[in-house]
Amino acid sequence: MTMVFLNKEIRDGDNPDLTEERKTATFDTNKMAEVIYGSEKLARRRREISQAVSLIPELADSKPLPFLSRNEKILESTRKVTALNEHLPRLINMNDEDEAWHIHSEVIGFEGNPLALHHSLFIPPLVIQGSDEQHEKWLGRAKRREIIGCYAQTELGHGSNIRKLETTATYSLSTQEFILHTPTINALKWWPGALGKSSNHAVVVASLIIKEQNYGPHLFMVQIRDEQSHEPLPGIAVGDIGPKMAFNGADNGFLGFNNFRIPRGNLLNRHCNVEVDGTYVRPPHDKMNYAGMIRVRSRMAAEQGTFMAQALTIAVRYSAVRRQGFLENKSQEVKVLDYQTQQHRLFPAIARSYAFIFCGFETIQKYETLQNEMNSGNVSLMADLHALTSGIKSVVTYQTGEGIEQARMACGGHGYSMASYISEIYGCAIGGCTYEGENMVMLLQLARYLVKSVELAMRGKPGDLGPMVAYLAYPDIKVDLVTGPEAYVKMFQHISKRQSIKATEKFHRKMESGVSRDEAWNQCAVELTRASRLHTRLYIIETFIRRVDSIEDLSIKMVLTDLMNLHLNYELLDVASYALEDGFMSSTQMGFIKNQLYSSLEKIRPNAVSLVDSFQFSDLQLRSNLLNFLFQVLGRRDGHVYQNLFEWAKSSPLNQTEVLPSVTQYLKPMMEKAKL
Ligand SMILES: CCCCCCCC/C=C\CCCCCC(=O)SCCNC(=O)CCNC(=O)[C@H](O)C(C)(C)COP(=O)(O)OP(=O)(O)OC[C@H]1O[C@@H](n2cnc3c(N)ncnc32)[C@H](O)[C@@H]1OP(=O)(O)O
Ligand SMILES: Cc1cc2nc3c(=O)[nH]c(=O)nc-3n(C[C@H](O)[C@H](O)[C@H](O)COP(=O)(O)OP(=O)(O)OC[C@H]3O[C@@H](n4cnc5c(N)ncnc54)[C@H](O)[C@@H]3O)c2cc1C
Repeated sequence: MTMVFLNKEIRDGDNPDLTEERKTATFDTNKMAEVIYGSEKLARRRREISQAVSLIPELADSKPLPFLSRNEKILESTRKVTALNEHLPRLINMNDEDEAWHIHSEVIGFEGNPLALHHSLFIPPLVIQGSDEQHEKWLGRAKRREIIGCYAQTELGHGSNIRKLETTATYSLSTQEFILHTPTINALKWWPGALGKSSNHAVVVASLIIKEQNYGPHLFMVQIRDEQSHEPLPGIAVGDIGPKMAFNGADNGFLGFNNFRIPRGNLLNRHCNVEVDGTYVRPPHDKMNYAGMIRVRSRMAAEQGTFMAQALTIAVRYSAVRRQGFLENKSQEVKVLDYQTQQHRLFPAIARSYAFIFCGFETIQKYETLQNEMNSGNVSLMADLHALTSGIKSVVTYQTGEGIEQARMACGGHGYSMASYISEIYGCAIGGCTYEGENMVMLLQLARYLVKSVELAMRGKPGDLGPMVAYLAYPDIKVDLVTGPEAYVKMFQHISKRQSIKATEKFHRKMESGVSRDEAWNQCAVELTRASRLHTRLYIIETFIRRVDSIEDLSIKMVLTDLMNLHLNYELLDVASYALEDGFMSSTQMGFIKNQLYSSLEKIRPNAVSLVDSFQFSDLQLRSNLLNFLFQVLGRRDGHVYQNLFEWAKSSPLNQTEVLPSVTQYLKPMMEKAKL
C-alpha cells in the first residue's frame, strides 16, 4: 500500500529508517520538484515520463552495465537508444530538449550512447551556423535520423587552442570545392563522441584557406561514411580511440582526411561565406564560429547540478539506512547521517546542486536571448555570455567532481563498489572539467573580461561596466553579516573585487617592469584564475538568492532558506582568508559564519532525505532497481540495500562458476609446484 503524506509516498515495505525520514520532513516533495524543474507541469511531466518508461520492458537494461565488455556496452546502449526512438513521439514532446534529456538519462544512464552527440552537438551547430538552404538539405534528414552525425573539432595535437587546428579546408577556385586535409598525425581529429564507429556525417572544424591565406577555424558539413555500406568514404580514415574513464557505451573517435573534396556549399554559411571567386564574407562577430560552444557551456550548470544530485540521492538515502556506532543511546547504533561530519560532507553539496540547477536555468535563458539576438544580427551579448559561461562551466564541473567524490566516500566501502553507481556518475561528470574547454583555459577567458572591466573602473568609467561586473566599482563599506543574505553578497563582492584588482595590478606591474604582455599574463595566471572563480561563485550565490526570493510557498521557502544559508556560510568560510587578509572580515565574524554553518546542518538534517527525494530520480535513473532485475543498489528508493547488494554480488559473472580458469591454469599449478 502507498500512503501519500505531503506527497512523500510512504510505501509499505520500505526500509523503516527511510520512512521515518520521509515522515519528519516539513515540506511537500512534489512542490519542491516544481521549484527545481521550473513549474508544476515540468515536474509532473518528468514523473509521467519516468512512469511510462518503467512500463516498457525493452527500455530496461538487459544486463547489469558494469558487468559488460566495451563492445557489449555499445551494443546495449545502441539497442536501448534505437528502441527508445521508436517510443519517443508517444512519450515526450519532441520539441522539448529537457524532456529528451530526461528520458535519455532514464534509459541510457551515464554510459553514453552513439546518438547522444547527434542531438546535442551535431544538430545544434547546423541550426546555428547553417543557412536556410543548408537546413533544407540536412536538418530534416538529421532530425529524422536518416543520417547520424557528430562534432569533430579537437585534434590529437590541439584542443584548447582552436586557432592552431591543423586540419585544413583549402578552397579550390577551379572546382569550387573545399579540399579537406590532415597534414600530420597531430592533425587527426581525436575525441569526438560517436565519431569512431557510428556517425556517417560530421560537422568538421577546419582552418579555412583561400589563396594561401588562413581565415581560421570554420565549420563544414562532411559525409564520412557511405550511407549504404557504412564503410568510410575513400580519402577518410576513421576509428574508435579506445576505452575511457567513462562514456564507454559511446565511441569517441579519430578522423583523418587525405585531400578529401566537399562542395563549396558545405561550408556552414549562415554568418560567413566563400563566394565562387574565393571572396571571403566575414561574420558579424570574429568568434561567430565559436557560438555553438557558448550554447553547450550554458547548459552545463544545470546538467552538472543534476549529476551531483544523483550521487547525493544515493549517498543521503544510504546514510539514512546505514547504522554504525553510537551517540547518546547505547542500545541502538545511529544512522550515519546523524554524524556532523557526514552532514558536513553531504549537505553543502546538496546546496550546491540546487544552486547549480537554479543558476543553470538562468544561463540557459540568457543563451536563448543571445540566440534570438544573433538571429536578428545583434552579436553584442556574445562577449558577456562567453565570459560568464566560461567561468560557470569551470566552477560547477570542479565543484561537482568534489561533491560526487564526497558522496562516494560518505558511502564507505560500498561507495567504492560499482553497485553504488557513483563511480560511473563521477567519470561522466568530471569529463566536464575537460570537454567544452579545459577549465583553466576557460577561467583565463573570464579573467580577460575581468581585467578589462577593472581597467575601465580604474580609468574612472564605472558607467561602462556591465551589470555583471558593476560591483568592481563599488566602494568598500563594512558589513554586518547578521543582517542577512545581502550582507553576504556584499562581503563576497568585496573579496571578488579585491582579487580582480590585485591580479590586474600585478599584471600591470609585470608589464611595466618590461615583461611582455603574454609572459606577464602567464606569471599572473594563478591569481587571475582565482579572481575568475570568486567572480563566478559570487554570481552563483546571487542566482540562488534570487530564486529563493521568488518563491511563494512558505514551507518550501523556509527549507530553501535553510539550504541557501548553508550555502552562503559554506562558500564564505571557504574564501574567508581573502577577507581576513585585509581586515574586511573580523575573527568574530569568522566565528559567526562557522556557528551559522553548524546550525544550518542541524536545521537541514530532518529534511535531508526529502531534499534529495525532491529531485525525483527514479530507481531506473539511479541504476538502483530495474523491473525484476537487480543492478546497482545503493540509492534504492525503498532503502533495502543489504539483500540487494548480496543479489548483485551473486549476479557477478565470476560467480557463475565455482572454479575459475585463473585457478586451474595458474594458481593450482603454482600451489602444486610449491608442494614439491
Ligand atoms: C544523465 C545523462 C547522462 C549523459 C551525460 C552526457 C553529458 C554530455 C557528455 C558529453 C558531451 C561532451 C561534449 C564535448 C564536446 C567538446 O568538447 S567540443 C570541443 C570543445 N572545445 C573547446 O571548448 C575548445 C576551447 N577553446 C576555445 O574555445 C578557444 O580556443 C578559446 C576561447 C580558449 C581561445 O580562442 P581564440 O580564438 O584563441 O581567442 P583569444 O585570442 O583567446 O580571445 C580573443 C577574443 O575572443 C573572445 N572570445 C573567445 N571565444 C569567444 C566566444 N565563444 N564568444 C565571444 N567571444 C569570444 C575572447 O573573449 C577575446 O576577447 P577580448 O580580446 O575582448 O578579450
Ligand atoms: C569525454 C570527452 C568528450 C569529448 N567530446 C568531444 C567532441 O565531441 N568533439 C570534440 O571536438 N572534442 C571533444 N572532446 C575534446 C575536448 O574538447 C578537449 O579535450 C578539450 O577542449 C581540452 O583540450 P585538450 O585536450 O587539447 O587539452 P590541453 O589544452 O592539451 O590541456 C592540457 C593541460 O594544458 C593546460 N593548458 C592548455 N592551454 C593552456 C593555456 N592557454 N593556458 C594555461 N593552461 C593551458 C590545460 O589547463 C591542461 O592542464 C572531448 C573530450 C572529452 C574528455
